[in-house]
Amino acid sequence: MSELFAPPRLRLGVNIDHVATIRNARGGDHPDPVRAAQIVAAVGGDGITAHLREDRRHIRDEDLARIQAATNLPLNLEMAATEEMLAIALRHQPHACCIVPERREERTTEGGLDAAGQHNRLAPIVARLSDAGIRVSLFIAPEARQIEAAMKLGAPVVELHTGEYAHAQGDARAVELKRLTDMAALAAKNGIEPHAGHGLTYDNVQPVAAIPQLAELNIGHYLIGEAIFVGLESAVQRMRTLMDEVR
Ligand SMILES: CC(=O)[C@@H](O)[C@H](O)COP(=O)(O)O
Ligand SMILES: NCC(=O)COP(=O)(O)O
Repeated sequence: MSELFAPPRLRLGVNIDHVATIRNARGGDHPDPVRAAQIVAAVGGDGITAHLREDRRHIRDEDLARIQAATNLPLNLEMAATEEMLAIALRHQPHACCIVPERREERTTEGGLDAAGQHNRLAPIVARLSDAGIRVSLFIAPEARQIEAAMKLGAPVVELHTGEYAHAQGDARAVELKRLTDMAALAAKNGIEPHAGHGLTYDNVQPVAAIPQLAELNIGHYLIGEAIFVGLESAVQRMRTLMDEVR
């Protein structure tokens, strides 16, 4: 890599959805995702990511304002491309919105947003969010056609779906890592800030974190799982250390 290229600081956004999953398991208010956000802020996390799903299986509408009020960290609201979610985003004015595909029956986000195939549906939503001063990100598979679609939509950010990479083994993982590497470079070359996320863990994060054009990783499920054993502060600190080791 040229000595003239200084990689951007790699931010860590912590997705606190699954604190709310545990909370909702008993229908009460503990553990509170707001407390998780405060711990993330106190330990040096760079942002909070929360996915307000149509079925509210974890994060709920009333969590959003509470999370925003609880820390000065930027909130990255993940949302489906629907009028309902657009209205909620415009009401709450998060720092960023990441538009993700969503199917009620899915266990977790399965694929990337088909920005290429849904241009006409996405364009007004991207425009309305952008006009409101909200940073728009598209959660896409690492594919050139999706990067090109993001450019056409005027999205300033893409978040590359790392799920295929995370689930791949052996040679297949190397193939997926190259896709992520190539697409991060393509996005950056075209003025789009590349992020990455989904399924990242202590064991698989470093090759992704080493991709020089990436500006942000969003990591949730694994960190909340680790937090059960070591505490959220330690889990976030460990992930931060692993990311810094390769930058
Ligand atoms: C978009 C993404 O990969 C994650 O934010 C994921 O959606 C977390 O939420 P779930 O675990 O409910 O899918
Ligand atoms: N967009 C990815 C995210 O926010 C967290 O995904 P995961 O780490 O919960 O799989």
